[in-house]
Amino acid sequence: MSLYYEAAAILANPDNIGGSLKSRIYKKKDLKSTPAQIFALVAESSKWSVVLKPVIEKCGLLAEEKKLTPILALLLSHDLLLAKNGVAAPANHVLKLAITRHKARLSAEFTKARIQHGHAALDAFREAVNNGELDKEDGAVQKISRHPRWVRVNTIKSTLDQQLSTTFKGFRETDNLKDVLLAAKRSKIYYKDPNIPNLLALPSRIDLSRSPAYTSGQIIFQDKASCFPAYLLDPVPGDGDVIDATAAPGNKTTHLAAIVSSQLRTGQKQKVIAFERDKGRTVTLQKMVKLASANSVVQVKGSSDFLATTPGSGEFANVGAILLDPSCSGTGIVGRDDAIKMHLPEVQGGTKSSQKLDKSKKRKRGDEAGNTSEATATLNLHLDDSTPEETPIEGKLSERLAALSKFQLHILNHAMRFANARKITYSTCSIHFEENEGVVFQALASSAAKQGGWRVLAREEQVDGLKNWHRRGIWEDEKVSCDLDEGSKREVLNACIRCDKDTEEGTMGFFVAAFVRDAENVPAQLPEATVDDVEEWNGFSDDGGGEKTEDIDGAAVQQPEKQKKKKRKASGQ
Ligand SMILES: C[S@@+](CC[C@H](N)C(=O)[O-])C[C@H]1O[C@@H](n2cnc3c(N)ncnc32)[C@H](O)[C@@H]1O
Repeated sequence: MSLYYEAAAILANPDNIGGSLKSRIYKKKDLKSTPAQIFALVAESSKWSVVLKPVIEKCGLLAEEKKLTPILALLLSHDLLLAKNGVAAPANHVLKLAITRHKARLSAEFTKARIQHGHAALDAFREAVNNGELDKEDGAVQKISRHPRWVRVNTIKSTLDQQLSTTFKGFRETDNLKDVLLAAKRSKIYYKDPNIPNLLALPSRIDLSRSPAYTSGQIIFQDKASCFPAYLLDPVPGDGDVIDATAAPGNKTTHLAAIVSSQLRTGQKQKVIAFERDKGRTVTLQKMVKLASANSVVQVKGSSDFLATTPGSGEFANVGAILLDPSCSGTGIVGRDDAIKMHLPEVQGGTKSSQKLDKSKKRKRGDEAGNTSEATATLNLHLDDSTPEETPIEGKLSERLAALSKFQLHILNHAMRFANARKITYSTCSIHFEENEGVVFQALASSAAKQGGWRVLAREEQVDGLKNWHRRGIWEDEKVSCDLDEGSKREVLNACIRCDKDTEEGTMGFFVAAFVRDAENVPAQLPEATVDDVEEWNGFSDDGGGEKTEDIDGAAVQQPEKQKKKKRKASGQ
């Protein structure tokens, strides 16, 4: 099969295989062309499709060449008009013959299009297309993007200045995030985040996934909000070791590692112990730690349940700080704005590009893709996969929230029992009070917090970048009981940090709060898990609650509550 047939078959996706374009290409066995070749052809043709679609339609290519489907016509026209080496097929190949027959008309229409777009030379036209400037003209569909591409410079491997003078050389700095949100989606502009050090915002569709900085782990794609927990935890060498209790895919682990590494002096030792219960996600975590060159600081405890640890054990005697970012409803997660559109040509005055694609060798026109929008004849292509920080959990919302918040409180209480811990951050990518402030208030009222001397880290005590962040906790009546007076309640809410999705701040929906205890409040003896605390959480049940137990809390879920209580007593938790 030629490059073009292979690329067209992947795009048509007749078997409706999920995942990004890249993963579909790289997972496909028995390809004759290299995945890189196919990916480049599709990505480039998509970028140009806004220009090529009308060019192809004006030439009547599809009406005359029955062998060409809209996708084939687009891919071939792209290579004929724009690829350095032209169409990659032998001179007598049926596809090459079909497209070269129309070379003169296609070239003439293409030149007209270039001039209409106001470019005297092909290089300038190329630059405009690469910057996504034509998408903006395309029916004025360009809305303000709400989600920039957030890029954290991994300071273990690079510095912000190094990145600005290499990866982002030629990019223009703006001091207004709005300029990035309004910019053409691939234009070269960046904004240095004022809250989180070493964080940049770029236009949402900037393609950095093949840049050396990304592939070598010098930069990491991480939403701004997701950078809050490690920064708020603010681990310093005097804190001792840091636990990341629920770590995969490892964005916050590698961020913690970067902060820890930046402060360590020769001879000092401080490690980040990263727990991840899920086997598959452990592999991702290990890869991410390795790519970020964080191995010397991070110890991965893969396929390990944080809840199964014994907080008083000698192994954790040096743990002074814990980052807890447990499973949640994922309701703050936002879809990325980085899908690229492939505009497909239509047969002029004839069939729409929505007939069936014949799976046999004889190609008919067609519904070349399950994800073709008929009205606009476009394919939406998500170029890249990245492992999501959270897998949204399905089921009835109120039941999910009840089960999740019990689990979250339980795991937070567990963290509070670590003998020498002095700082904890608790975060979720949920927008719901129940999983956020609700858990914080219940945790403060728990015996683990009371006996352990835990309190919230007040806003004035927070690191500068977050002290200045204006979105704070919210209160929802009748969701949890609170015996605090109004002033104390306000203080707790003011200590809670929120990010809202779909705002001009460009973040996902997120929540984080920090708990601290002062040295004099650390009890000499470990507080035991009391019946009250244990009864807060009964595990997730398969019956009726609708929770997918394996998604949330694996093995512990199936234990009868009595058994669990006994087990915890025995392990001193
Ligand atoms: C929200 S994700 C963490 C995202 C991660 N902090 C990041 O920023 O890349 C929660 C993770 O916790 C894991 N997890 C849930 N319960 C756990 C437990 N009891 N012990 C260890 N890991 C757990 C889940 O498998 C999931 O990978």
